[in-house]
Amino acid sequence: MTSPAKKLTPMMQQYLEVKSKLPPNTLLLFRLGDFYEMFDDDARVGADVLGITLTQRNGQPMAGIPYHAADGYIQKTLKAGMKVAICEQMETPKPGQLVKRSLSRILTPGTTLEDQHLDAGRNQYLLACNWTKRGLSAAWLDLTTGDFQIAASPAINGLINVFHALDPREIILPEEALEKWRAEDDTAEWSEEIERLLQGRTDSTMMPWQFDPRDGARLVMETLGVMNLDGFGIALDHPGLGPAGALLAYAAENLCSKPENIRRIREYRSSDTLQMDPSTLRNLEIFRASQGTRKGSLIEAMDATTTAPGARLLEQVLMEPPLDIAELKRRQSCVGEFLSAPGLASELQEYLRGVRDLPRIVGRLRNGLRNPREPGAIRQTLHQLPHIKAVIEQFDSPELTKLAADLNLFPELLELLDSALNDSLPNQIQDGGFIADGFDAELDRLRDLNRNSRQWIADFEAAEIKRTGIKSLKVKFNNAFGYFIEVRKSNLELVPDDYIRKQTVTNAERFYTPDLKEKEREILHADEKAIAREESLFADILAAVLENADSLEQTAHCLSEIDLFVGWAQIAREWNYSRPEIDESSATEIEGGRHPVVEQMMREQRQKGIPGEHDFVPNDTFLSADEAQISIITGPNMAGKSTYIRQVALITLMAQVGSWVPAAQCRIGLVDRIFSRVGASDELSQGNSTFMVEMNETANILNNATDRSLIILDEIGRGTSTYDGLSIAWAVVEHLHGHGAQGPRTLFATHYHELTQIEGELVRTRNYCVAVKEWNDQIIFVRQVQRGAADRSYGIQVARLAGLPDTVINRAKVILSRLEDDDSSHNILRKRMRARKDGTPEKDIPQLELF
Ligand SMILES: Nc1ncnc2c1ncn2[C@@H]1O[C@H](COP(=O)(O)OP(=O)(O)OP(=O)(O)O)[C@@H](O)[C@H]1O
Repeated sequence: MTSPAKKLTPMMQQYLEVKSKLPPNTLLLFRLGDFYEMFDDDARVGADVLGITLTQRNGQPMAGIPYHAADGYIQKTLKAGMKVAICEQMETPKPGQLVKRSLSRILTPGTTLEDQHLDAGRNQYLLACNWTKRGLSAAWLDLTTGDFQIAASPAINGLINVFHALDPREIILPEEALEKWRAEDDTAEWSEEIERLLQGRTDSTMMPWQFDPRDGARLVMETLGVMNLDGFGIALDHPGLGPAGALLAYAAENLCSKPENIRRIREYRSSDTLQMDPSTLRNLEIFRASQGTRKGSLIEAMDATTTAPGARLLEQVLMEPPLDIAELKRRQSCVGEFLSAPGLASELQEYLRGVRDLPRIVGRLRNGLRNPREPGAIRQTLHQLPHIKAVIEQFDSPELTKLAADLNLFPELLELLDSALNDSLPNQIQDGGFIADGFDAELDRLRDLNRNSRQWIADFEAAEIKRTGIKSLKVKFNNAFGYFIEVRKSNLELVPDDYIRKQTVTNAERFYTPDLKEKEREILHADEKAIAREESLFADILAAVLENADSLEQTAHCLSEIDLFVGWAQIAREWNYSRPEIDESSATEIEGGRHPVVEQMMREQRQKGIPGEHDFVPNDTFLSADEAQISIITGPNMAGKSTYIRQVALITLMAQVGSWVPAAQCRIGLVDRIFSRVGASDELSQGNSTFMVEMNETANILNNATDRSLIILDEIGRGTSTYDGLSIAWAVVEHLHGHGAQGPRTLFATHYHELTQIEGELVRTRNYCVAVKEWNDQIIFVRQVQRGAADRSYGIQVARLAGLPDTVINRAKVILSRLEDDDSSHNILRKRMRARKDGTPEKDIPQLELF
């Protein structure tokens, strides 16, 4: 802090006043001439986060960044989860006077709009949530595109899934709420969930009264410019309007004005969407692979989009898979059309390459962020539209006919932009020169004046050289002194009497004449006027763009859909996908199914010449809630069990977002939730043991699965002793099977071969195993899933493949055979299995009372 003993300069007083109004964890960038400066603690933190030099002036810590390079530094700060406030100079500095400054924006990870700070292919959600007597209420907003939703649920699990899928950049909570929730029994679980969600994200607080639903409703209506919310199907007492109000107030605070690009609000209903909990999203590597990268994730394998809005739409559809068969069929059919006409599809992709990020550009323009390149990007996009529309119109399907009809062409706007804008455009309005010659007579006149004047200066210089005989005489310009005649000291005796002395420099004297002074006034005036004229023309152009903003957004959405579906068609063609049949049945029937990500990785490895298996072996799946409800899948280590059960979940998800799927044939009865419990999780750092995490996830599944759900379980019970683990696994299968006529479709991969005994006991269980071939005490993986149970793990053989020393392998074999001779109940189960397989009469099979 600044020492109180020192008297503050007026500028520092100004600085501290601005700083005092800022939320915590916000770096204030204070404009001082060509630099943004930080002081005191901000300077220390800024120097540390940004890697810049910390200096001192009169004992006060300072750190500065050049204003023209600020973007990169701001991006770095936001990435570090901090906020940046920008205080600009509001007037040209005058010597001896304090410059007027004011806060122009607060940039936070969830509210920044600038292209340079955004991840082009990712949505950028700001989430606000609260817990009240009515349960959980929430609102989320992507301020860059205006996508705005509210939701409410009496229970946490109704919404926590979508919060994780949204992957919000920033979360807003009522002040001190977290401490309160933590302390109370009713809300302790909610506080744990929210703390988990907050990890690695920026959090912000607003006053609790700002979450009031009635005030929120008022603010939402005011922002949307409507009298009520009936048109959006939202009741005025919807609890989500509370967080929605807080969110809008927060956005307005950061933009330093009301957000202008929010035109719609939607209600999110978990019952309309396929639900996946956070561990399922993680385990199935939907948005990120286990290493945290996009590479290796499902979203990457499904992304062949050409535009950033198309990539963001893909993310959105994976976040919210609709339980709406008609919508899914619409998407599938668009993909099918593009697939059947590869020539037209690749033509479309070619045109889409010229399409820019319309939703974000319109969002920025609506919020008053102006830059001549933005209408330039709109112009570029509009040029593609007639071509895109013409291609889409060549298809007859009702779905594509509708898309073509929704695609507007904006001929007048395009004509305006074409005639008004130059080809190359500056990044800032103040740079000028972006309006084309011939567009505006007044601007042309001012520019001519300017050009003529410059010619006048050149002529003047030539005439003065001739008149004075000073060959080195120069007419020059600088910002401080304007135009002047410079004469070297050696030629001073040749200077005529009418030259008026202006300044002395090391080797020369500078002069002016009344004529030159007059011309200077004319030139500067014309320059200033030309820039002002350009600015006013630019405002007219933007007004014309904004008049079309709603329609531009609708067209942008059509373009994103086309991009997404053409991309899916490209993937379907390249990887030989089929169109899944989707219905209300409770069956999952997959013929020749493949794992979309593993299949692509294998080909990549082959292309890179990496040795190993390169062909993915397809497998079938048949599940149904009322018949073949539970598949118990056994097989040696490394055989392909995990891959198989994951592929079923991924194919189901792909079908339920409207994509085609990696299978020869497929029929999916709509699934309401996908649950997965797969492998060890990364929550150890949160103080949970592997086994605890496994049991938490299993409990969640057993408590929330419905007869419409799909569950994949991998090695339940592995994290504890064999008997405990087997008993738990067994009881879990029994629970999922239940006593009714149906239950959730379940794939259960396990090393507990004893579990295959359940097939005889519970009618809706089926045994499958992943086949291997044995040869000379070696195993060969064939990757085929077939009916029946495996009776050996081949763990020792796999361990040999992994390079364990022979001494260990041989010793392990001896121990194994001794254990197998033992007569524990565990081994009785195994012996029963062997005996059955060998055809031993039932009466001679050892008995074990388990049921
Ligand atoms: N159908 C398939 N075709 C080709 N390769 C496959 C197939 N299924 C799995 N693989 C490959 O086999 C390897 C092992 O698969 P996976 O991890 O699914 O085995 P697992 O049976 O679950 O093993 P463990 O029991 O040891 O966990 C993976 O590297 C995968 O790439």
